[in-house]
Amino acid sequence: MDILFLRDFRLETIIGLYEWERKAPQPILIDLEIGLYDHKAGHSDDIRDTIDYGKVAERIRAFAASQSFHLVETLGEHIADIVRNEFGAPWVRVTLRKLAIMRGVKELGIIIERGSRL
Ligand SMILES: Nc1nc2c(c(=O)[nH]1)N=C([C@H](O)[C@@H](O)CO)CN2
Repeated sequence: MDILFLRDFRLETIIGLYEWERKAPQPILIDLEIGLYDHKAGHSDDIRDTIDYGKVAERIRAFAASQSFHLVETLGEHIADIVRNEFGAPWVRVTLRKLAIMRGVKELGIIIERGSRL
């Protein structure tokens, strides 16, 4: 299976359990891996035969800016749903990282994998 990826995709969203976290958006880093059904675009050179990662990034950025969640699990699940349901990916892995939010921890977050690898 071919996999499109975005690394260190930075967005801003309100996320967290605590009052101090919910006052303003905080930066989140996302690594997104998007499985493709086939490799047609590699032969056709046509964007209509694949998933446009620019459109995926735009959609996720807009979604995150318009929502607020308590848990990284919930944001990750929604992102996986968007990639699979709106862009038709058979498989997705979302790695979501909060930065310097806990003393002594550089990054923390979640890795969510949904769907099947072909
Ligand atoms: N499993 C989780 N545990 C925690 C989360 C989370 O999203 N999922 N979030 C927090 C706080 O918001 C944290 O980011 C700040 O200390 C704590 N535990």
